[in-house]
Amino acid sequence: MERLWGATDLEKQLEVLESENQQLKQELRASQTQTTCSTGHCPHSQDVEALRGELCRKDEECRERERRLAALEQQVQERTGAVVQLQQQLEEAAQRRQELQQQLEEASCLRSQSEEQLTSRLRDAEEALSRQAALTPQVKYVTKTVEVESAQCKQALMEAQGRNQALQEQLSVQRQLLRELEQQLHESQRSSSQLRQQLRTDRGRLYGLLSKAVGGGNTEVTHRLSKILVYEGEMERAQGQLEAEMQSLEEEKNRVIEEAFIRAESEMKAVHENLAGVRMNLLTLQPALRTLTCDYNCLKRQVQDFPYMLEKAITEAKQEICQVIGEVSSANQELLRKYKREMNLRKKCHNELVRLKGNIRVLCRVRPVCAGETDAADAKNIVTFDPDDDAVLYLSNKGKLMTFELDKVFPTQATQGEVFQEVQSLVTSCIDGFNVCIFAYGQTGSGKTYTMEGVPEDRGINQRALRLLFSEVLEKKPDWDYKITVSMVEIYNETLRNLLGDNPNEKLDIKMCPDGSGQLYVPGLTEFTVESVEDINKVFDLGHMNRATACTNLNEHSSRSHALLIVTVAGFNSSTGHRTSGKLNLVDLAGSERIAKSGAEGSRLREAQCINKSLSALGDVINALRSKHSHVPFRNSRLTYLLQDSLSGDSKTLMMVQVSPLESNVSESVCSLKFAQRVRSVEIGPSSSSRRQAETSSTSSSPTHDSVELDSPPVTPVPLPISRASSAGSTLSSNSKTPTTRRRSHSQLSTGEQTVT
Ligand SMILES: Nc1ncnc2c1ncn2[C@@H]1O[C@H](COP(=O)(O)OP(=O)(O)OP(=O)(O)O)[C@@H](O)[C@H]1O
Repeated sequence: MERLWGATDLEKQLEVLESENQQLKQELRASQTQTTCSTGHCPHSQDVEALRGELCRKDEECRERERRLAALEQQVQERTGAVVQLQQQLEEAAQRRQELQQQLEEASCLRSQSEEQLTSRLRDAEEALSRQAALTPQVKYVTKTVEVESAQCKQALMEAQGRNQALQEQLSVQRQLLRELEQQLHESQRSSSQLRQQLRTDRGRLYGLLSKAVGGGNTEVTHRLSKILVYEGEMERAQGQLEAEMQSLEEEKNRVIEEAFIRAESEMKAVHENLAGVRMNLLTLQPALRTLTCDYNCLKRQVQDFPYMLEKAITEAKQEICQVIGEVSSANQELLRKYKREMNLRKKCHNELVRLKGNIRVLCRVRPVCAGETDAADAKNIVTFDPDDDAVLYLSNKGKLMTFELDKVFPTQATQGEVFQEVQSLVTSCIDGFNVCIFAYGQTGSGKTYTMEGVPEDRGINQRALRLLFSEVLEKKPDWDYKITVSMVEIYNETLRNLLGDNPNEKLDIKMCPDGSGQLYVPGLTEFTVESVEDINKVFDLGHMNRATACTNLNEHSSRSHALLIVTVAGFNSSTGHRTSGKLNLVDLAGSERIAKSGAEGSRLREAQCINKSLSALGDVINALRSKHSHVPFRNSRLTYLLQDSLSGDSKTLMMVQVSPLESNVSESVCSLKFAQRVRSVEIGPSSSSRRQAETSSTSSSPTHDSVELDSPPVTPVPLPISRASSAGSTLSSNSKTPTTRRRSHSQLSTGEQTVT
């Protein structure tokens, strides 16, 4: 701008000079006119005329030069404008360069970003691909992503190349423009130097003229010419300054252009390097991309083939499974058939075993002499055993030795376990769906409760039977599902009481099932499902507690009542669909002593009558069953009525006859044993055992039996409860108090904590 202002000052000076020149010319014309008028007859008029002519020419030349100068000025102005334009273009070029630089930076930034993205995507894609090798369902998605991303990368590269191309084109246009400007500048410089040359020549001529004028003595002209020379000198100086300015501008321009060119070149170089880097990256990426594409195609093929292969594999697997299922199912059917056959066989065998042992089995257990009894006068032991035959018992009665043959005789030292061993086959029958009755029969204090319930430290049949049921049920568990329920009932004075109910005083009744099945049931009878020994103990505790709350003296009361533990075992075989239902009746009968001996009166007499009635009814029922009477008098007592379905049909019965070894109890022992022998000869059910019948007939002719007949006590003609019933009130042992006392002590032991309540 300073240079521009400088140019404007020169123009002003030029204008001033021109106006002064114009003034001088007017003054010259005026002086010429004066000279013409005043010097009409001057001797130097010819010289003056010549000078005038010369002056006119000079004026003309001067004007011509002025015109040239004006043209030069015009040219200078034009050049100045061109320089300004050049400067503007330079500025624009610098601006564009900046823009280009920015664009380049952006492009390089974009490139680096895209490179980073590409690298990270490539890494991700590689990881995804490696994962895809294991995870087939995602392969398609990842390969798709890789495809899309590689296309995006390509596109970004293309865009960067396009931008680079455009920048190069712009740069070449700028270069072309610069070349043209340079050319114009050179031309203007050439014309300017020509003009300068011409000016110098003119000046020389002018100096010549001036010296001539000085020589001629024309001071005015000399003065004016010298002025013109001064002006010209000034003009020349101004022009020199202008040229110097232009030169410096030119140099500046060249320098700027050079710098811009160098910068552009270095930037171009950087861009080229970047491009080369990008190309290199692309080149390095291409193999990876090819590998990826190859992997992708491979995976794609695998994925495409996968459904078909899967379907094929599934079909094959299905076929194999169907085949295996078919084989397994046929094998299973075969096994099931065999299993059913084996089960039936086992059941039949077991039943046969039980049947061979006898559907009614009579065992005898002799209790030991208790500690308190050894000192008594009549504490003599009258029972002896056959060491070679465990089915024989000898009883010394008034000097005579009576022999009793039963199914088995347990001596005094027999343990609870040994007793139960003889019983457990019946428990198993119950699981198979048979009804079983186990009775403990005998006079008061003979050990019935001990055998059935036992003592806490040595449990009796009741608890052992339930434990065995649990273990058996557990063994059969995979196929069979069993439900074991228990009820406890007491029959006292022909009244049925629910021992597990909320109200133990409530009397129960026995009724016919309304479904017409002919089955009996006890409405309101409480049943508990038991699954463990703890459950049994809880149920027994509750039963004992309820039994104790209903009476004033539990020991006496329990001696005069029948206690029944009814266990129902219902089974279901899920594989065969079989159902079984068996009932195990564990009965602790009331004392069987004869009323005649006790001499009881009042309520005691009624108790004894009720006991005898029910025991006689039991004898009558067994007798009727043995004799295969069309009518079996089950309804004659609550006991037989309640046990009707467990005594008839294919049921099993076990009578455990308890005997006291004491001499004082000998007559009751004889009665009990005779009753047992009669019961033993009875057969229950349709599948009558020939062996049993044969045994019965052989018993009647056997010497042992003869000995029984021979050794029968003279006082008691028929040892069945029926006969005892008929002779009720005639005899009841006066020493019945002794066993009662013993029973009390045992009950206290057996019931333990329950009796406390
Ligand atoms: N086998 C035995 N071993 C040891 N003690 C026994 C045996 N049998 C019975 N006793 C004992 O004899 C006594 C009387 O037995 P238990 O009370 O069982 O007789 P019971 O026949 O049930 O009498 P009740 O008719 O009065 O109920 C008890 O003290 C009992 O412990």
